[in-house]
Amino acid sequence: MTRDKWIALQEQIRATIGQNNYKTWIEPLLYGGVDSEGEFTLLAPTNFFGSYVESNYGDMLLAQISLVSAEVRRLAFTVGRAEHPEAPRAETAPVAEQAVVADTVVKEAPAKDALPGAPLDARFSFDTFVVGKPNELAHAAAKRVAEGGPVTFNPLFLYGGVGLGKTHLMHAIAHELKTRNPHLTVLYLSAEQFMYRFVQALRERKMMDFKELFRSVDVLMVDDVQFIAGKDSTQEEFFHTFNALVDQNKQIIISADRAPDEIKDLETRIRSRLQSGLVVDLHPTDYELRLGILQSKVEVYKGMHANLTIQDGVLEFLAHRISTNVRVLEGALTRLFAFASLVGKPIDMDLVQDSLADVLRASERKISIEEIQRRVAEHYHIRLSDMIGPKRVRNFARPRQVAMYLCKQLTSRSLPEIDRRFGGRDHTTVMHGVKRIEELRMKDGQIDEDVEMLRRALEA
Ligand SMILES: Nc1ncnc2c1ncn2[C@@H]1O[C@H](COP(=O)(O)OP(=O)(O)OP(=O)(O)O)[C@@H](O)[C@H]1O
Repeated sequence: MTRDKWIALQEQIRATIGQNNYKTWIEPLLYGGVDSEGEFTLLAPTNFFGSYVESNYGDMLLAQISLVSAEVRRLAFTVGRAEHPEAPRAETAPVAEQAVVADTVVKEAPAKDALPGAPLDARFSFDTFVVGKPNELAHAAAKRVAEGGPVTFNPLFLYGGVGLGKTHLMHAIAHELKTRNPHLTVLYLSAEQFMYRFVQALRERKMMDFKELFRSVDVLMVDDVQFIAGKDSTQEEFFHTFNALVDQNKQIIISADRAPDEIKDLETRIRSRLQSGLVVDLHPTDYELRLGILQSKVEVYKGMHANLTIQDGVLEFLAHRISTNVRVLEGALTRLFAFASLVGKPIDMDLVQDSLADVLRASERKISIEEIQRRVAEHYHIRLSDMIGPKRVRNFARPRQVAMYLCKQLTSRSLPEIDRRFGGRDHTTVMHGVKRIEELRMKDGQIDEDVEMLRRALEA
């Protein structure tokens, strides 16, 4: 892994994890060289920073790096900015947040900029957002807010799993609002950045500036708000900022990876504020949406690599196989185009297998029988032991059959093996259970819906 290769890889990493994460966590890393054992060292501004990147992006980084440099077997993160003095600890921030205070000081330049927002990604517009069934409501709500009329729902709370387009929609709203009214002050930042700014203001005793700044915006957008859960003083400050803006009828847009009532360690008063506007979720993508997204991205790539061709069936295969999140899907496409242009070949299934082996392997997630049993038991509010155990109570029979059916559908285990894992009464029990659910799915809408929901949850 040479320094040049590391630099060249950055674009791919950015495409994989998104501009925001890239700017915050990857860009500050410095190249530290590879030793004879294949350990590639990256220099991080602080220990906290290094271990954060390692645990959140370590696997992804190693996968990407080993693709371009086969000799790299391991990553190491060490602190690499010795010229920075040891940062003083904050006096007023609570203990739990102090580590971040100290670390942030080293990472960030003093805040001189007037609006401490994160940069907006120009590619994240409504034009480039592909609408499908799973995201049509969120898209409609975002569009409405972007029109900038009288504030009808405040806040708009968008939530959904990783990489499903929350940030994209927020940036799209910001672009559109700014286009319609260039004088509008739109502040977009992640909840993590909000906390950094807050503890920095505390440390530098600039709380008044901080408050003034956040209260003077026309539109505030806070991404990944689940980050402030459990961080008491940040929550407190967020609460006050929130109220002050709502009182002034200023629009707030929030995103999170789950619904407000599912965010643990969030104060009740904040939870209820977050629920007080419109809460909409981005559902996991379906095949059609994934295919639509791939097709629209291909159009963009074709503009850059006019001579590259894609064999029929490749996009369908990717849309079918990579169902985790859109970011992974995009990363796969970026890599395919990069490989194809390097080797000067068309994008066909051979190239897909060669260049995406790791992505395809990772998406082949194995679902275990235990996992299915646990989920189904939770869904029907029965104890796991009752589902597996010997009781032949009627209440447990249906959940047990549903679980057996899902084991048959989602794992490659044989019927006798599934039977054993359900207490091994009789090897025809599973067969009977599976058949029963198949029949019920045809005529009982509730069972059909339950099974489908469970299947989706397990495959997510
Ligand atoms: N419907 C869509 N149409 C086009 N691109 C999409 C769509 N949904 C997601 N993407 C793309 O997928 C990538 C990930 O999306 P985004 O960063 O908005 O996800 P997120 O929900 O904010 O994820 P995270 O929870 O990681 O913050 C982005 O490059 C985005 O452009």
